[in-house]
Amino acid sequence: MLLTAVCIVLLIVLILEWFLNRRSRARAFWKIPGRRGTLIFGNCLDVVETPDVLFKKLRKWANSYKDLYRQWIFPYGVVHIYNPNDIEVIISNSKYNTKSLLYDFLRPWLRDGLLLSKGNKWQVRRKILTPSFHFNILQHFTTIVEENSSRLIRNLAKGEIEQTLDAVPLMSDVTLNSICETSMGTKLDEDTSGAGKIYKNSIHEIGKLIIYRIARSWLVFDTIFHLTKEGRRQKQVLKIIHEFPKKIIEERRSYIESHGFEIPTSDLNEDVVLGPLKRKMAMLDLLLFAEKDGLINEDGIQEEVDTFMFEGHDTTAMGLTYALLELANNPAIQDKVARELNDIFSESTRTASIHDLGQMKYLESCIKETLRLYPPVPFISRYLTDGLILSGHSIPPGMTLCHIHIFDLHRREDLYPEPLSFNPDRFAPENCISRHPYAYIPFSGGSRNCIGQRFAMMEMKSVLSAILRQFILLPVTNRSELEFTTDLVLRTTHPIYVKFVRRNNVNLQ
Ligand code: HEM
Repeated sequence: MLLTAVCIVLLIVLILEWFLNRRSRARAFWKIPGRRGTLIFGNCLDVVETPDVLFKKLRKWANSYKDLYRQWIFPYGVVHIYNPNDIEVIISNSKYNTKSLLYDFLRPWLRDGLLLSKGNKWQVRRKILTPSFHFNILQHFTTIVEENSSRLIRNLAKGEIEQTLDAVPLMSDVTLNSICETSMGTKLDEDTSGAGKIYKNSIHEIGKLIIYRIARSWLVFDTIFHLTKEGRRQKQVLKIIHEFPKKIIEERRSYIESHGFEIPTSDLNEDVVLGPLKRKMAMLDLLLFAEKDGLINEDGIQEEVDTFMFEGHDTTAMGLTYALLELANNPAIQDKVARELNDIFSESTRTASIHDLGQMKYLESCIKETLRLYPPVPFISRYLTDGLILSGHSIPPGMTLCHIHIFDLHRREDLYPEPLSFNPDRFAPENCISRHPYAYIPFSGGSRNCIGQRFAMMEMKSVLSAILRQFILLPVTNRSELEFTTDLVLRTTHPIYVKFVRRNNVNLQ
């Protein structure tokens, strides 16, 4: 009897404690600036919009609240941040490494690949994969990327002297080829490039389905989502998306088996990687060899390949597209890049070496400025487990997601005067010295930064320099016409067209 009474009292105390604690947390949460929401569901309906309207709304909210704002999207509190000090607090601290709930919507596709995994699994995988992005290995990959850039130029040269082209499919063809060949050791030929096209279209479609789901919080439950038209479509699209990388793995596996090479996996450093296989050693090979050591299994390999195929091509393709757009719209800047290339290559038609790419300082500034104005990954998100202070506001612990808006950070007037103007000189070394270290984060930062960033920069330099050595870019789509849309990468609602005009001195081999 006494025991029951004690238990009941204890239970009441616990409930009270939970309630008061929750109430005080809720109070702290509502003190953060933000829009009023409806009872219980909060701001859920604010985000039920088409992806283009949602994109505009997010920008409007970021402009209305100086440093941060909150939303209550049942059952989560969400803090939106775009101030470099707050961003530093989150991404420089491994305590806040956990990717938020939003990434769970990517899970049916990327499963527990590097982007989504956490803890020990993430650490082991990152360690296996890091050597394939070492500078020495990138040197070898440069040759492959340059071959792809040359192939693009040859294809462009088959067309008219002046051609207006849709930049996104053009650039994503190049980047998908490059990631397949460098990271997967597989060249897309006549047979496989059709499958590549279907794969790319499916990625666009799944991005839309994921955003549709994110904007409707009731679809967070798998059972409900799978009952919808979109849920059923997602299942079909996933089948297609998984098929293409699966084929690539099978091909590489049989290639390795038929060539019978072995490498010691106990010490996977870059010398080993470049040892027996030279430049043919790809990221996928590291995974296949790690499989033999029991560090990863077949499913693990597929999830990493899915992750790299997506992260490694779509992001870079969008970066390249916006760079073409800006160079076409800024003839003086384009001329300056052309002069820099002329200084490096003179009349020579040789492909660029890694050393040449290193000399393209002004082109590099143009790419950096492109990634500032158009960060291909416009936002990332974390789960805040502990309470903390952001921009002077107390963020209560638990149930809080933190959306980090790279797009809004990069367009802050206090960090970048005249933020909308395309000015590569912002990235001249002397102009970067006093910049906040977290004012520019196209590749995120901290331990969960982009593993492929050096590869991406190398590839963008290779493709753009190959184009600008042979073609003059003229504007067709004006940057003022761009209408962005919410997606997994920064896309626009309409195609981005650029005109390619052959230079007079062109001498294509
Ligand atoms: C311009 C091109 C690129 C941009 C802007 C970009 C941006 C980013 C960003 C912002 C993240 C952090 C994501 C997050 O915290 O949620 C990230 C992670 C990642 N990126 Fe990239 N990326 C690019 C190219 C690449 C390439 C070429 C590869 C592969 C070859 C790649 C592979 C990855 C992977 C695997 C991760 C997850 C890393 C981890 O969590 O350990 N990315 N990228």
